[in-house]
Amino acid sequence: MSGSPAVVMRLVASAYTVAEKAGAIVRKVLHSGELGIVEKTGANDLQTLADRLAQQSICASLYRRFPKITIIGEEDLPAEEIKEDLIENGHSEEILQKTCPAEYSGLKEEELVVWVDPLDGTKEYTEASRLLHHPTGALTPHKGSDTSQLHSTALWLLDNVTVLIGIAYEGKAIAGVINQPFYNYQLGSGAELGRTMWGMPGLGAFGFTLKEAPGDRRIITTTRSHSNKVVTECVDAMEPHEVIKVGGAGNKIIQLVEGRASAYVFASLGCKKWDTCAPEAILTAVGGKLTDMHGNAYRYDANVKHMNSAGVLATLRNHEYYVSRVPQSVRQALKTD
Ligand SMILES: Nc1ncnc2c1ncn2[C@@H]1O[C@H](COP(=O)(O)O)[C@@H](OP(=O)(O)O)[C@H]1O
Ligand SMILES: [Mg+2]
Ligand SMILES: [Mg+2]
Ligand SMILES: [Mg+2]
Repeated sequence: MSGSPAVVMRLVASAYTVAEKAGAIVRKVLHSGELGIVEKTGANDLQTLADRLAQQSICASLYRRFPKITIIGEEDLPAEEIKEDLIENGHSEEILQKTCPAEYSGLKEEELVVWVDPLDGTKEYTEASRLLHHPTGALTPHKGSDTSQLHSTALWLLDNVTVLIGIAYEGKAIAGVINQPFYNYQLGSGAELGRTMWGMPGLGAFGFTLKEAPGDRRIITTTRSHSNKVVTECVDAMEPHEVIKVGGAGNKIIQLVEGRASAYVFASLGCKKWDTCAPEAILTAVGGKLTDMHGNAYRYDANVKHMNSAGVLATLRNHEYYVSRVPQSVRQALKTD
């Protein structure tokens, strides 16, 4: 490679390190026990101090380096001076060494739209915190006790949490970074937590080992905390061998690319563009697909509606099969934009 790296590669390289910093913020707020929970549209739509600080950190850090990009974040926050210790100036040298796919090498800052979900799986994050900071002391469990069970549940819930930074060009998700702040929780208290995955269609996906779910089983992953009758009906219509209910859109895509699930099925509105942009880029980079329940692609232009009104259907393989199983009643309830 000659000359300076492509703008989009520099942006992905920065987003990688910025997502790591956001992941560290998410861990720190959890340990403080002071979550500062705010209800947005209702009890299942929450915002915590971690969502706020992580978004401020991501947006301010990226804007400082790339002043002309458009960033759209999940949280509505007042414009205010960001504390310097929230700024991340680093980048991943490894990403800068990669060759940018030719079609993206000439993209300009002002053509890029960045979709930020500072904390995906907020519901699970708050539930985990409640368990960990429970008066019976689940933070310091004794083996075999009830608190040990609470502790395990809390850690499992935390594994649902991710930080999502997606990059779009001409309405398409062209790069994505996912940080999973509590990854490796199974290794115990001394372990270093967290990992970062990233991907770009045309270049590949990194930070995890791609695995396909068993071809002879339909394992469906769906929402844990935002279900309703239509969501359940649609999952049942897939005739699943197994259903895995977990939190977070990012986490459900991780289930797909690591071979634990064959399809992510969410026949409801609720997910937004910041939930799907980064996951879609990584999934597409390994040959998968993310669409609405009709099999139509979502667009990520700066001016699109934030809500993914026609649901989310994502697979690594056999997308058409799952589209074909969506019941007529669901198709009617969820219209493509
Ligand atoms: N009915 C709803 N209301 C608000 N947010 C919803 C929702 N259904 C899904 N979402 C959002 O979509 C993401 C994935 O949902 P789920 O975990 O239920 O699969 C979560 O993102 P956040 O945690 O970033 O808000 C969640 O809040
Ligand atoms: Mg939210
Ligand atoms: Mg989200
Ligand atoms: Mg969020």
